[in-house]
Amino acid sequence: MDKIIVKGGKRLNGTVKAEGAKNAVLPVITASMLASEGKSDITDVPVLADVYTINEVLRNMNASVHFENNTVYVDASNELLTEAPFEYVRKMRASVLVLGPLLARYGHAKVAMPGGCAIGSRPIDLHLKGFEAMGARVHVGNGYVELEADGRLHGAKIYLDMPSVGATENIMMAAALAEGKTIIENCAKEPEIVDLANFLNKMGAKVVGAGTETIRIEGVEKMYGVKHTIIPDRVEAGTFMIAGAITGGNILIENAESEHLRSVISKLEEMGVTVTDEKNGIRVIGPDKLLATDIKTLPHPGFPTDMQSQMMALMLNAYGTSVITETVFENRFMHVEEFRRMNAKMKIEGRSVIIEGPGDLQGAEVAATDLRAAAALILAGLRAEGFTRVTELKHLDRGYVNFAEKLASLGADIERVDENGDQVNPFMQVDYQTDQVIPQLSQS
Ligand SMILES: CC(=O)N[C@H]1[C@@H](OP(=O)(O)OP(=O)(O)OC[C@H]2O[C@@H](n3ccc(=O)[nH]c3=O)[C@H](O)[C@@H]2O)O[C@H](CO)[C@@H](O)[C@@H]1O
Ligand SMILES: C=C(OP(=O)(O)O)C(=O)O
Repeated sequence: MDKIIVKGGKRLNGTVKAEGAKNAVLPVITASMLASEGKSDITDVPVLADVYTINEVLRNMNASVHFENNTVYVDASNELLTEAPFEYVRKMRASVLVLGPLLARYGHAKVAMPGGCAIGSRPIDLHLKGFEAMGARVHVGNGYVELEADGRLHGAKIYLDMPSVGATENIMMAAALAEGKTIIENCAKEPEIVDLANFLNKMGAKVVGAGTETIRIEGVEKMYGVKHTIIPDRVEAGTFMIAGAITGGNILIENAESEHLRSVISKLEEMGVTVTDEKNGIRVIGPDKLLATDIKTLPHPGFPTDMQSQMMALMLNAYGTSVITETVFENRFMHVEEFRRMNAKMKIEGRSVIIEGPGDLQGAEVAATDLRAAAALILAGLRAEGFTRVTELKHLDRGYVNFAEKLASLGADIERVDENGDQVNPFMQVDYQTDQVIPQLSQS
């Protein structure tokens, strides 16, 4: 198993480019299955384990998928199969996003019921509530959820009890081919929802209101393959912003979109970090002395839960008491124990973590508990005394492209090694499905 070894103490300087957003590309790839005619070319696709997984899901359903030079080519004009087995849903919960497109196109979809994961229980009741309102019958049994509809789905008015990203996406995709008008109220407003709506509209759908709390969709009879460029990854960009801040460095994150990062930027500024919008990205200059602050994770435009653990790494180095309250997922504090191995002083009280800073962080062997925790532990290692060794990198590879290599290019003392201690080729990526090293630029 690979390990990232980081030695703390270097100030990071230079330029790094944000990749396309993982959380935008996954729904866009599943949405490409709505096209019964033509091919979709999806560009600026990051080379991530999750992208390999979703591509495999589509291939198993009989779609033709090719991934090369950061572009995914999908031809879903064949008759598709309508089932996604447990093997994929277990690796990546976003596999449930095939439900909406398959149900809309074929009146049938069967997917393994996703379980909980390291960050919480993560039910899909709101997705199912939406499909039922549109005329689907839902059967749950033997570990699967199966949806059936007689003929086309029909439009419906759906109120989401909470603004779930996945439920909004799944319902939006199903409604795109339904008969009549669907209104989704209290829907998610994340930039990835807007990207999906833009893709659907290019494909022939009629979606308005994405990015607000009500989305209206007028169903169409047919959709077509199109070209689409994925938006920049705001979470990857935010993670590099913290890398700059935590090391007292000066980093330009090219391609980063400040409109998508308002809440993160505002908190960084409160902590004494200088953040400037430049023509081609966001510049971050870390202060000599970071100041404590409080955050509460919320649906967009609130502070994103996917930045919570990275922010925790930063707060561990700030002067004063900081409080993080996690309201989106009920169990997203698994990384606290790992930070404690690094001598972090913090305690969990209900849904909050209280951090006394600045700690005297020491390098240690730590295990990533989820994707963002992996990045956060590496960030903490950039500032800790001595060597930090981070294991369980399968989580990191789900969402960060060449993370160690990018940090090294900014001046970090960091390397990724395999179980023999040999450095892993920076231009290769490990396929976490097979644990094989795979070439970055081709997959058929
Ligand atoms: C692939 C992807 O885009 N993943 C993102 C997506 O996950 P995902 O789409 O799974 O997250 P949701 O917005 O759906 O979940 C938010 C909250 O709603 C709850 N809930 C959700 C659906 C449902 O049917 N019932 C229910 O109770 C969840 O348990 C959670 O507590 O949004 C999350 C919240 O911004 C991010 O952390 C994830 O990175
Ligand atoms: C929680 C995340 O992703 P997922 O929903 O795919 O688990 C994430 O990107 O931080």
